[in-house]
Amino acid sequence: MISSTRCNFLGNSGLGGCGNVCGGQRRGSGPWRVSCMSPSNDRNGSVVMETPLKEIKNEPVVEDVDNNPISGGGPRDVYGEDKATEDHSVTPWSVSVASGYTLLRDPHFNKGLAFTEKERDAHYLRGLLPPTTIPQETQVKKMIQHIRQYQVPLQRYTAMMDLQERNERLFYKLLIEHVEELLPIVYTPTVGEACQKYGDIFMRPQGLYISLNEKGRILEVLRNWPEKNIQVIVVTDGERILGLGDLGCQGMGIPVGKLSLYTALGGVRPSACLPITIDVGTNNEKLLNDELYIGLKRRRATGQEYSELIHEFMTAVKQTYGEKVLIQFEDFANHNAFDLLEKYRSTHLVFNDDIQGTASVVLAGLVAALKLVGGNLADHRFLFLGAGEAGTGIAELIALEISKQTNGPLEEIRKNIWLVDSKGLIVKSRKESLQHFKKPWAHEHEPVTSLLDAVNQIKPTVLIGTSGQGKTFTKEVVEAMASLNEKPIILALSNPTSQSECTAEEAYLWSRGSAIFASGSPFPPFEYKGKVFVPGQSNNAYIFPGFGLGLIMSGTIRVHDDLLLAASEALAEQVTEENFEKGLIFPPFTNIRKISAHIAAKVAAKAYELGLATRLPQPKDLEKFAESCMYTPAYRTYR
Ligand SMILES: NC(=O)C1=CN([C@@H]2O[C@H](COP(=O)(O)OP(=O)(O)OC[C@H]3O[C@@H](n4cnc5c(N)ncnc54)[C@H](OP(=O)(O)O)[C@@H]3O)[C@@H](O)[C@H]2O)C=CC1
Ligand SMILES: CC(=O)C(=O)O
Ligand SMILES: [Mg+2]
Repeated sequence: MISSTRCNFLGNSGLGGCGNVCGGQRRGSGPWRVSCMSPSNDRNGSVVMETPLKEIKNEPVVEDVDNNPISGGGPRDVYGEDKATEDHSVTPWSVSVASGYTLLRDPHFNKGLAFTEKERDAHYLRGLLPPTTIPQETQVKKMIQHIRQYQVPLQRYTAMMDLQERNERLFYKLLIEHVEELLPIVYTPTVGEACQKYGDIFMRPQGLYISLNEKGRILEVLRNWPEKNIQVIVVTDGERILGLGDLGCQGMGIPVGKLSLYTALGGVRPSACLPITIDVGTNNEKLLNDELYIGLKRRRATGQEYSELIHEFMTAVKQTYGEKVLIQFEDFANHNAFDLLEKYRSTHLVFNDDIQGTASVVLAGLVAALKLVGGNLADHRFLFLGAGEAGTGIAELIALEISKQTNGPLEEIRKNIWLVDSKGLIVKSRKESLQHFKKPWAHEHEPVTSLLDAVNQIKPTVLIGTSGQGKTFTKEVVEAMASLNEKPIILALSNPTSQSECTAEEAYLWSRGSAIFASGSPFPPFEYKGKVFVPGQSNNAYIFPGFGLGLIMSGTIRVHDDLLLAASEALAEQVTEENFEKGLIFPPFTNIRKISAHIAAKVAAKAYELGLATRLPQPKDLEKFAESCMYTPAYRTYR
């Protein structure tokens, strides 16, 4: 029998909720969900309302381990997927107990054949599953074999997405336990291809789409998202998806993928993550002419039309989820990315992964590389191919770090950092006006048009590719780097693999094994003259999950450059002697959750020091605290 109750609510404070059910104190015995499903939708479930309503605390991290320090302990929480709801006066939120068929179809609670005999009885599952019961560990073994049977990466990707939509905890357990193998599937490079074909491969939508059609109604759209206690949003407008250009609405694969990493690598619980694509049109002719294109078929909005939509979005997010929700900008084109960051960094908790996350990871790699090449950062000369978000973001953080180390003026330090864009070396005498983010890098030098000439004239010790253009570190360029340096540092950061400035094989071969190499997308080890070279992956995936966790768990309200430096230092510290011996300047991803906890702790500590953290009192051992906050995908027992 199904019954439904419309909740009253306690005011639009952002803290309202369904008492025991939504807070960390949930009691009961079923897979509780706060939902707005109509009773008729809930075929096999009963819908219950817990009274009296009481205001719950909108804790910075509501994670799902028992006795979690943030949720303040309390009775054993059956599912741990706490839901803080808001404004119940608008939506008829009710609390339901999923069971039977509904339970099997709910990816958050489904356990497939791992449902025990008891659970099958208690939750009306008997007969809906074959009789055998298998533990989650066996399911993981079975699933990895299933994934491996596909030879084509995109097929593996769709199999993973399919799993995520069927059984979320199994998806995360699989991803965490096989992170090195599966990262290239759910993330770069395969996610790039998935975005290119997004419309074709998806049967069910993921994430939230906000288009120009929703102008004036974004608050309403946000309320349609089923989860209420959101802690991280990754948002794109799809204009610069990896190095693949404007993919419009199909960029959704990126926020979805990044947030999977927030959970798998950083331990932020999945229900706290919200992927969003803002569709303002696309200038991609191929997509505009594709009758199956899933986005708005119009050219991109610009100027006021664009900024008004974004502003409405930013305002609505704060209104819906409060001041402490982290908004990560991802893969916006640089003509918007820098301005958005500048505009909202003082009013919102915003972070641009391409500018700031990339800078933090690369700085970590460079600091680690000093152990192999010697000297201080200030002793090195840097040359970038690509002067956009990633290039200038990294350049600026390097300069900032050197300035902190040497007490030197930024303007002087910048003179050792050179950037090449599509027109050549950025120099003062260039006639065309420079975009504002390039201006600090326009040094006195005669014009140079080719990268090879730039290498020969600037004589860098470090060459960094952030151009989005594959094959641009040619044999001559790598050879020139090797002739100038005993151990040239060469980072080919552009994604996906097709856009990498060179491959690992090319870097090692052309430098005769002298290069210290890392790339944005992964490359396999390469054997040269009997020695195996293991290329590192220099990707912001090392930083953003732990960085975000650090912000969330400390209730930090603004991102400060010093937090990026703290994250960088924390990552560099994790590179071991054993890694260095293999020529690695990044630790392997196998330990990433420990690394993320370390990064989170360092970021939080810095946030407390700067007075940006609002969670008080400050936990004594931040690293332990970070670990204790992390989502673990083991199944819960349903009583
Ligand atoms: N490994 C990682 O973690 C990350 C990797 N990336 C990758 O970096 C790449 C660039 O991203 P992003 O900086 O955001 O992009 P932007 O569009 O902001 O910048 C690209 C830059 O490359 C320059 N460029 C383009 N073509 C050439 C060329 N043939 N020769 C020299 N310069 C060229 C552009 O020049 P101009 O200004 O003249 O147009 C521009 O300065 C992408 O492939 C992205 O996937 C990004 C973030 C993180
Ligand atoms: C890694 C990443 O953020 C990018 O390539 O855009
Ligand atoms: Mg990106």
